[in-house]
Amino acid sequence: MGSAGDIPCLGMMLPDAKHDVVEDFGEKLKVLPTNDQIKELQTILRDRNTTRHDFKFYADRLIRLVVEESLNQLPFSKCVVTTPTGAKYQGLQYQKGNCGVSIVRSGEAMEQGLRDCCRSIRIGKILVESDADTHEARVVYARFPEDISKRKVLLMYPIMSTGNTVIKAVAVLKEHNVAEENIILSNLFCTPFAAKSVMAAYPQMQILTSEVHHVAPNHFGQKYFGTD
Ligand SMILES: O=P(O)(O)OC[C@H]1O[C@H](OP(=O)(O)OP(=O)(O)O)[C@H](O)[C@@H]1O
Repeated sequence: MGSAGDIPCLGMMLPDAKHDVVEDFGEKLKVLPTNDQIKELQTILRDRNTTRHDFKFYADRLIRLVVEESLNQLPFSKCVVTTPTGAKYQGLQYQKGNCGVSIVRSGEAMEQGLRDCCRSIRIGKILVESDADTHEARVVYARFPEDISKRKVLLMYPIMSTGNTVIKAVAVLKEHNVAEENIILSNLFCTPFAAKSVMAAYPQMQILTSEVHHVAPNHFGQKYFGTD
């Protein structure tokens, strides 16, 4: 947990506080219910003074929370189990037929969080490169489970700034016959612009994020992996 030393960082964000108002984007965009613990994780990840060591640790904590809630968007079916005393318990079981897809590079940071919950889940990858000047995205690499069109897909990418990277990645999934409504986008930080763009492009896709805010922490990949 953080210390009182974090408080000045929050103060630095106050001039932008009027932008913190969360718009209602409808039922296709779910924001993780916020609490002090989640806000602290977001604060640490946005703080320029956070060390790389701490950044990875706290990012992994926030990733786990988002992944857990994303899994909650996948289908479950009713089941009955017998307890050690012989009693019957009406429960739920996770349905098979899902897979993860991470968008390289930052999306790979979310793979371990998914594996911690679903040990042997198949995970595909897409590499989308953005042009530094035009921000136009192009696909460099894509590998998926061969029956991906029959699966629900948990698409993982932590930052949506313009939304272009995610829009391009979803286009590739659709080219592989994945239905838009079978995609759950698992994200940490999303700008209102990206939310609108992605939802306009793919109105049937479910999006889960921890925060919608006009400032995108674009340092995420660089700081998490320690590379330029
Ligand atoms: O929504 P978009 O405008 O497409 O942007 C998504 C992210 O991609 C870029 O980072 P980078 O190129 O470093 O991505 P990476 O960390 O995945 O390599 C950008 O700085 C954002 O953090």
